[in-house]
Amino acid sequence: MKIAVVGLGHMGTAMVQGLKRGSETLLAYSSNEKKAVELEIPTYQSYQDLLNEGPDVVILTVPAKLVTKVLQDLVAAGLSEKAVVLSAAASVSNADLRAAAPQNPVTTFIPNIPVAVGAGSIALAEDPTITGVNEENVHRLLESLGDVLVVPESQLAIAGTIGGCSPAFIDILMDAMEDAAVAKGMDRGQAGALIASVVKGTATLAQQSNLSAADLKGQITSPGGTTIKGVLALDQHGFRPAIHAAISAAAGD
Ligand SMILES: NC(=O)C1=CN([C@@H]2O[C@H](COP(=O)(O)OP(=O)(O)OC[C@H]3O[C@@H](n4cnc5c(N)ncnc54)[C@H](O)[C@@H]3O)[C@@H](O)[C@H]2O)C=CC1
Ligand SMILES: O=C(O)[C@@H]1CCC=N1
Repeated sequence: MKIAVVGLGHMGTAMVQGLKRGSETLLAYSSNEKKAVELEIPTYQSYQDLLNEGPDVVILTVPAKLVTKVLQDLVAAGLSEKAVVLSAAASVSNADLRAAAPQNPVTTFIPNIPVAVGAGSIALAEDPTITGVNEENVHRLLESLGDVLVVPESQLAIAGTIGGCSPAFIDILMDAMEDAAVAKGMDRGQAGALIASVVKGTATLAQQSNLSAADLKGQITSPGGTTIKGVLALDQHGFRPAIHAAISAAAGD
């Protein structure tokens, strides 16, 4: 398949990096020559030139407020009716996409930055215009980038917040842990490597066990031990309400 990525910012770049790990043909639209050189894929500076290459799939990773305008412009520039359009924007509905490209199969999904290394978490609210071979291709494409969770569109905001935004929350946790380790005399590089290993190991265990997060926490908090003291300190400092507030705010409450 030929896949065109429109919008080579953080998310578009991560999508290209992830997709480059597979065998699809990649193209991009960008006015940023430097970015095109860095990513080593053919990059076009006009929609017509991009569309002349006949992409089978167009992935929109432009700012959310520009998605419908960019899609309308692509249609005006000759987007084939066969091309499947995927929008990564956090707040653009399937109805918005259908209105902008009424003849195309379209769907909204929310990826996250770890797609760059094939370890993404992708929420897909599949539009009914995606059927048959297109549906198979969309699933294969997204599954090559990580775990795909199909959700009703009514749950895309919360699934997209957990998947798309929370890597930043986890980065903040890791950064804070690193500072605390450095304050205790640890080398920052060593602390960072250890923390990344801990997060990866904790996540892998959660994925591979049948236990809830609460039960996994229970395995670590030895009676009268050190971990429970840390857990109570987290509670005293409002860690859980802070997480609840962050997710509610990012989900648009
Ligand atoms: N950054 C993330 O972790 C995630 C981002 N998204 C979605 O991805 C989209 C992009 O977000 P970011 O990459 O974070 O923003 P960004 O600001 O890093 O990238 C946006 C890119 O679009 C380009 N652009 C602007 N107007 C354009 C146009 N008319 N045609 C083509 N390209 C144009 C900009 O030059 C920029 O490179 C948003 O819709 C966002 O909701 C979704 C999930 C996660
Ligand atoms: O911050 C944002 O709006 C985007 C959507 C999910 C992650 N980043």
